[in-house]
Amino acid sequence: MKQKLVIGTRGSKLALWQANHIAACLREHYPNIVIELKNMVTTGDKILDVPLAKIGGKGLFTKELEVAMLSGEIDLAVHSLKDVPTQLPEGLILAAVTDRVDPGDALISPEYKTLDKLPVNAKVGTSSLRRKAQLLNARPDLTIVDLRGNLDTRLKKLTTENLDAILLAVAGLRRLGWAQHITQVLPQSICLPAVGQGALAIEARENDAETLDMLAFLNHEPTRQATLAERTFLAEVEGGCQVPIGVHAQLDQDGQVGLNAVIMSPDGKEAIRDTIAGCPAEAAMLGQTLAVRMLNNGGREILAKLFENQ
Ligand SMILES: NCc1[nH]cc(CCC(=O)O)c1CC(=O)O
Repeated sequence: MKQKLVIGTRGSKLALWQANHIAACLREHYPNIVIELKNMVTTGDKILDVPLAKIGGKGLFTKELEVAMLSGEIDLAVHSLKDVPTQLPEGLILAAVTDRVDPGDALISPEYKTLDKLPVNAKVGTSSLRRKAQLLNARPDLTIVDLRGNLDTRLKKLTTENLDAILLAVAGLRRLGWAQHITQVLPQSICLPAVGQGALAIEARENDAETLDMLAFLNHEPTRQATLAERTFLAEVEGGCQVPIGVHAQLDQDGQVGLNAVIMSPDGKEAIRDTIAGCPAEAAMLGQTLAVRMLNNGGREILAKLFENQ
């Protein structure tokens, strides 16, 4: 067993909360361990004024941490699973996927509270293509305004930019103790979450058996299986850019994995929805099968148009 582990993390409030949370779990599990946190800056932290979909590229929030891991500067990295590309660099693996508290998206609208009460043409802030498309699908009259930056910046912009509402992940708000700002958790019939939303991913070196062994207790197997289904779905659909897709997999009482997904055009006018269920051992196959079916049922045309317009 190692006496010391170095955790790499981004410097945002949410990233630090997540890294400190994992550090606390490790200290509790291994009372004599020394944990060091190393703050690092990723490309996604540097470019704050451009919508992520426009920056393009994958691993905007993970790459610098992965380089540090491969060079041995850090032993593990803590990420929001939704920021982790489906293909990891050679030599790195997900040592653990934690249980997720809440995968959903929250509306914050101090004045109007819920989506159906927002006035016609209300201004809603989000820079996620996925949230934008699903909002417009439910409410074509809304005006969607770009909203980048860390969680605290985005909350401030609600007031400073005169927005009627903003959308953020429930998990992030809860972690930072800001759940009281939530005025509605959007139902999944309106807004399906991003792949992996709400779970933490612990990444480590594939050949570092000692560290992998020490991190194993952090893994929540049902969540790993559910998010594996989501990530295989994404890998099959993805064509090199951010795509407006929502997907959520969950284990039901019979132990089956159920997967709900949507592929939308960015304006929310076209939507392909589908669902699949099966046994957890086939999680990857379920995600892939569902993706192929949705691509064949009109998803491919939606994506082709998306790439044409880039
Ligand atoms: N895009 C940044 C990001 N990455 C993870 C979360 C939320 C926490 C999570 O999904 O685990 C957020 C903020 C948000 O989307 O509102």
